[in-house]
This record gives sequence, C-alpha cells and structure tokens, in this order.
Amino acid sequence: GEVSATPEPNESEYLSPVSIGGQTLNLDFDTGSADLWVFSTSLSSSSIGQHAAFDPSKSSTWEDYPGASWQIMYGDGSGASGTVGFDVVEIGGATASRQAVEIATKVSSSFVSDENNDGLLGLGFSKINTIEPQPQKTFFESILPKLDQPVFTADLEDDAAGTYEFGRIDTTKYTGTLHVTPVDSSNGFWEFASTAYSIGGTTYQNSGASTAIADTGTSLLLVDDNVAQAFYAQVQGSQLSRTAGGYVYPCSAQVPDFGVQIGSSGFIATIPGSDITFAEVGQGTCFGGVQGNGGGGIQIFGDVLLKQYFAVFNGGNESFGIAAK
Ligand SMILES: Cc1cc(CN)n(C)n1
Repeated sequence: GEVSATPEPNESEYLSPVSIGGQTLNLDFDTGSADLWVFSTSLSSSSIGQHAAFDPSKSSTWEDYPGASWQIMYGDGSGASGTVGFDVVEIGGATASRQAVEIATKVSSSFVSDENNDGLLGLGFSKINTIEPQPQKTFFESILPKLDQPVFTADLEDDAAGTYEFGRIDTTKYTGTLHVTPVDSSNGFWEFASTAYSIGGTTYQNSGASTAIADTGTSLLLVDDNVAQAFYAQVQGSQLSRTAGGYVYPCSAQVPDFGVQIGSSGFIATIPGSDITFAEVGQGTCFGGVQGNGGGGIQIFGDVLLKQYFAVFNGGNESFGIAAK
C-alpha cells in the first residue's frame, strides 16, 4: 500500500500526524535515530504543558512490555527515557499492528519547550533502538514487508509543508536524475561516502571526514571542521562564536554556494548561498546553516541540505538517493 504523511514545517523540525491506539500526536520524523517515543500522561503536568500526551489506559489495543525500558540522548544534548509497550500505529494509511511505542516518563527541557512535537518517530536502523532488554523494530521496518516498494521518501520544504511517503516513489516530485549511493547501516544510520565538497562552484577533496549520514532530525548541515573553516574563510566578516555556538556573520554578507558529495560517484549536492543562513541572532548578525561537526568523523546532513532535494531512503537494497525538485 502507499501512504503519505504531511509534516507541518517548523524551523527546526518536520512533524507528521501519527495515530497511536486511536490517539493522534505530532511526531518529529527522524532518520538519525530509531526510537518511536511519545509524550505520555506519566509525565508531570508541567512537562506536558501544551503537548498532546499519549494515555495507554485509553487505548483498547495497548499491550505492556513488562520490565522493558528505554533511554536516549541526541547529538544536541536533548534526551528522554521511560517504559515500553505495543500498539497499533497508523501514518497516512499504513498500519503497523503491533509497533513498539516508547512511553516517556522523563524528557529534557528542550522537548518541553518545543511545543510543536509530541515525540519522535525514528526512521534509522533498529540496531540503534535503545529499548532494553531487546531492541525493537522501527515503524518503517514493521511495515516494510507490506509495502509495494521497500522505500520511504522525504520531501522537506522550508516554508510549505513537506511530505513523507512510505511504499512508493512519486516520480512527479522530482526532476532529472535520482542520484543513488549505497548505504552502510552498520552504525545504525543512513550512512554513505562523502569525500568532497564545493565552495562557490570549485570542488575540493575532504581529507577530514569520509562519510556522512542523512538526518532529517537535525536542522543544520554539520561538516568536517576543516571544511566549515574553509567555507567561512570565504564569508566576509564571519567568525566562530562560542556564545552563538558556531559560525556567525553579518546578515548582509555575500554567502557562496556550498556543496557536499553524495556517495563516491561524484555527485555534489549544492545549496545556494542565499539558503544557507539559518537564523538571525540579533544586532544584524546571522547564524550559518553550515557548521562543523566538532570532529566527530561522521558528517551530519540535516534539513539545510535535505530541504533542497527530494530524498529516497531504500530499506530493500540499503541505499540513499536524492534528486533536484
Ligand atoms: C531530538 C533530536 C534528533 C536529532 C537528530 N537525530 N537531534 C540532533 N535532536
């Protein structure tokens, strides 16, 4: 079957309505993790705030997973933990009849204050699912056998709503070639080779990092620190600001186009310089959407890059593809 879910755009995330045991929550679809967790009525009312909170006691299809627990920490330092059960999860028409659902009993402050999302839906590989004593499948892995094609696509936009589709590739959503690269899922991510980059149309070899992950749950484009330094050397007035947490520059600065290689085939995915500014941080200073990865070795290609393209995640042959749109 084919399904689609239309996430509501928000500056730092893409949310999609998900039905769990008949209760609808807005979840942040995250290809960089593999836990499906939700705000729950087990949280304090001050943590719940304006969020939708899942109440297992009100679901007729809920099944506890006795003794199981989970605890996750994300790259931005946010985190959550809690207990586990199984329920019917439906997204735009596709249904996983017995999906592991992680009930949050603790969430970090950034989730409390981000009133747009009521939890996360991980679309990474279940080898990094944090459920103890036994990791559980992601929603995509649960429905994979039933899909016409073993794929999901992400068509993220900045201003309009983006769309995730499961089970089909809507060829009307992109133009030209779909550039496909093999994925190495051994770290649990949609990870591929990326050993080159371009600044203002000139291509350079990236000696610092050799791979990258496609991560819809990360807002920025986090490249090898040397690559970020080389990029901002070409942005007049830029500086690495500890207070801002990265490279900033005068909002009036001329920002060159920036590209990163997708796979070892040579395709460089480019972002127009005019789309690189992520936020204004006041006094006419802007925070760049391209930042260093802090020396992590793996580059993290988040929404700053992904929103420029139509992305295809293939769980059948473990590949990642992007095309212009
Ligand atoms: C909540 C969340 C998800 C991600 C990306 N996987 N980050 C960095 N933070």
